[in-house]
Amino acid sequence: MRIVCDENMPGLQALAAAGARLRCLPGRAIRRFHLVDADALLVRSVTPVNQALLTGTPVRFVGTATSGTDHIDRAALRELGIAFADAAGANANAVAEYVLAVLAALREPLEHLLAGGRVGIVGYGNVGRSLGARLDALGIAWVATDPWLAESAVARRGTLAEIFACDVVTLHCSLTELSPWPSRHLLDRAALERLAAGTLLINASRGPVVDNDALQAWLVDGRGRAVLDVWEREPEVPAPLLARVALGTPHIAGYSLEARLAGTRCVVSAMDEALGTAYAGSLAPPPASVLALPATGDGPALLRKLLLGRYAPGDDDRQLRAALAAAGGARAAAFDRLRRAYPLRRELAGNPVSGGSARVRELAAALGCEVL
Ligand SMILES: NC(=O)C1=CN([C@@H]2O[C@H](COP(=O)(O)OP(=O)(O)OC[C@H]3O[C@@H](n4cnc5c(N)ncnc54)[C@H](O)[C@@H]3O)[C@@H](O)[C@H]2O)C=CC1
Ligand SMILES: O=C(O)C(=O)[C@H](O)COP(=O)(O)O
Repeated sequence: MRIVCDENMPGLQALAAAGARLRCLPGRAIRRFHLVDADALLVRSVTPVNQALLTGTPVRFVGTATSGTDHIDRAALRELGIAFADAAGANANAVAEYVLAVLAALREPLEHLLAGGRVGIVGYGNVGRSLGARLDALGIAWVATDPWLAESAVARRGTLAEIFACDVVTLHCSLTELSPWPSRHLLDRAALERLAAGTLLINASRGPVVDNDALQAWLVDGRGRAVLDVWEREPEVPAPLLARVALGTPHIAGYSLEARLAGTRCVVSAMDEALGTAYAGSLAPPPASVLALPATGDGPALLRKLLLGRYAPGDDDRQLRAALAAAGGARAAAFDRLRRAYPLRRELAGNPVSGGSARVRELAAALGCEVL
């Protein structure tokens, strides 16, 4: 089995050990000539997959270890008779924990939400649902919109006006051009003007869901704050926008080790099914260290410590600012480098915690931790 894959996909060494012939390449560099003798192509979000890439190649399976599929021309794959799988859901908890960690890192939004504020969730797919469940566990109010889903499928469904009145608006929709609810530039100048004064806007979906030029003007006017994990012209990050955001990260909201391995596992399992191979078995994450819970403190301070216990987005923000400042004219390459060399990050959910006060143990259990 000959597999061409994005080099930024952990866990594939196990396939090589099981006999697969792997050719690992930078995702943005994968071209048709790399595929002339490939049976399968495994990508992440930075490889546009279309007719031009695949026509005339022997590729029989394409998998993207991501939830978003806006880089994949599904119609072209159908036309070419190539089996396809994505990894929707594999990184949903990682993104939900990223949002909670952002709220904790900025401190004031978390305190405000715990005191009766409300979160507006745009997009009620895997991430939106996962985030809603975590907010419920913490007793934080929220409302969601997803016009593509049946009314009964969206818990706490709200109008866009209700979402825009929330203290925190967080974007988790797929990027689509389709009418009647395209999400490209869903947050354009007019929509940004409808947000309540002082809103914290978080985008961990796709950069073009927000008109970045309009956002820049909104921030300069002091209308609210923004946290961006994704950027409209990624991997380019405009310096003036980065200077204005409260936190900026290099598209890593879903980059926990658990999520990245789960993404690989999803597509490798689908490949096994499509091509009759048997590679998926060996892709479990190693055990995580035990997180020691804080023994003192109460209320928001205690929750903050817990939410930042495994992941502090401020570190990614500092690294991004430093790397881009030092990169001169090579900012896009620096952005990609940060993503490729992303440090090991573990999730709270499913991993062990010990010690701490009764209250923090209760909160940890509510967030899905294994409380020892
Ligand atoms: N920053 C990161 O690291 C990550 C980013 N993502 C992005 O976040 C998106 C959401 O992830 P999942 O929940 O796993 O995907 P999903 O496919 O499960 O859910 C996406 C939801 O967005 C909804 N949607 C589409 N257009 C909309 C609109 N105009 N208004 C409101 N909702 C709309 C869809 O109906 C769908 O239910 C992905 O498509 C991907 O682009 C996903 C994972 C990691
Ligand atoms: O799953 C998605 O959708 C994402 O945005 C990915 O987590 C982003 O990671 P890469 O595929 O760009 O490595």
